[in-house]
Amino acid sequence: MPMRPLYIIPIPPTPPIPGRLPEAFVSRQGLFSDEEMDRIQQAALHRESRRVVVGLDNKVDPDGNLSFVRHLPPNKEMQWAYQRILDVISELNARHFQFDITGIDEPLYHVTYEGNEKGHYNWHIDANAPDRPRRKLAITFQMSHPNEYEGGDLEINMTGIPVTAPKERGTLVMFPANHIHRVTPVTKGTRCALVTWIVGPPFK
Ligand SMILES: O=C(O)CCC(=O)C(=O)O
Ligand SMILES: [Fe+2]
Repeated sequence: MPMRPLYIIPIPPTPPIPGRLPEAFVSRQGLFSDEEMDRIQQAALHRESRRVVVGLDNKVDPDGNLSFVRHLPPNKEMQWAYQRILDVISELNARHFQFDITGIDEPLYHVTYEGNEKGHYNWHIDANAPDRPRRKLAITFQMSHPNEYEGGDLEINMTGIPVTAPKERGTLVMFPANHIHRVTPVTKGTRCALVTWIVGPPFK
């Protein structure tokens, strides 16, 4: 199989900001106005969707994951959104993690979990494929109003006690990609999120 080219959108560097490692995740609210959120959502919904595949064999596995994904490429229409998201990620990393990061190596994913099929993503870590750059930080950007769905909690289990990420529309949640996490089944309505990973050289 031909190897996908290394697709890196560089992240703007931010000097370290004194702070401490968060308990499980960090979050930032209000990155976009409601109108901007609608624009991002519409741009994503115009893209073709496919079932998410997971695991070492990259298959659809309804026990592990039941959701749809769409790419949101960094084209002219979406450059402004990418810019803002990457700026905030850079700042949050400088403040809370100070990991050595280079950027993202694939387009943002727009994910949809449907209540009528109990869409979910079981416990997992976000490992990279062996031939891809190391995933160091996982990002979820909440695209749905919490009153549009039930269930669909993003839970991160760093200490043995899972914590639930904030659900407000427009909240960016960031955590180390090797922390085990899941999305509990959506039992009503629809939950959408934008997902990406920040890559960088392996930890030393
Ligand atoms: O839907 C989410 O918020 C997280 C999805 C996720 O964990 C993943 O795609 O690896
Ligand atoms: Fe994940």
